[in-house]
Amino acid sequence: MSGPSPDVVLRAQGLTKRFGGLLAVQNVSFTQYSGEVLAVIGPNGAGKTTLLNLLSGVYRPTSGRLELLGQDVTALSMEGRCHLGLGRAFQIVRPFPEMTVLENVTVGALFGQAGTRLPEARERAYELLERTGLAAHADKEAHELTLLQDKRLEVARALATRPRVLLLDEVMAGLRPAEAQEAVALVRSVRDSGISVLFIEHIMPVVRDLADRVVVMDQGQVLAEGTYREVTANPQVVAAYLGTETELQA
Ligand SMILES: Nc1ncnc2c1ncn2[C@@H]1O[C@H](COP(=O)(O)OP(=O)(O)OP(=O)(O)O)[C@@H](O)[C@H]1O
Repeated sequence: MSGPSPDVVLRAQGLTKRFGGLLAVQNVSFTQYSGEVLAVIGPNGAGKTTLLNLLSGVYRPTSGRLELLGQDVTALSMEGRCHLGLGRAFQIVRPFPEMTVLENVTVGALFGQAGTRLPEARERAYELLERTGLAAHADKEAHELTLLQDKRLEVARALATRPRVLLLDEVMAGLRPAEAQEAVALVRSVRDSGISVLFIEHIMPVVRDLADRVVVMDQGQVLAEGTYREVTANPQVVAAYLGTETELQA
């Protein structure tokens, strides 16, 4: 018997989620290795968000199994997965608008690790604001931030929980190209700090620039997997995107 490889951070085996008669995610298997940036792409309705919800524990799968850092977490709650090292931007959906930026990230630091004291959480939160370029806005209320700053805050809050794997759900959506480049640099710096990143993204240049490997979903299933070049040259992938507004060859 061989044990789980320490280099695997996430292993999905046959994950399936049924909503009534609809198989939103069907028999999805993939492996993410430590330090890897993995993109999940696919046309609208392919099942990407449902998959992310299965990974983070918002949904239990109808069938299948999920391992996080070598442990079977299929039946584990969102909080349990968070404490094991899974972070998700947008997990708390939106920042608390009336709290300051610093307070929002402090909540993340308190939430991520049981027993964290407030001064320690606040110190960690401030470090993360520096790292995400938000230190100058620490005392602003969250609703005063621009969209890009808001995305940075989402990432800072997720990082505050000390994840080893970070899930990002279309964090570039709505950003102007120059802002998206800044967000790409932020994700790279997260990766460089040793955190494995799994992200859903529609903007293909971002996928090309960030992803080590790409999983393509269509109609709930994995259609292809490989490097950006490999999957965008795959005729099945091209066919799945035909008639959609996404420009595949970025
Ligand atoms: N809670 C739900 N109840 C019923 N059906 C759902 C639910 N969530 C998603 N679906 C359906 O499951 C399918 C996959 O949806 P999902 O949102 O996961 O796709 P997606 O790839 O994230 O799409 P998009 O790129 O448009 O966000 C769709 O047909 C959707 O209508």
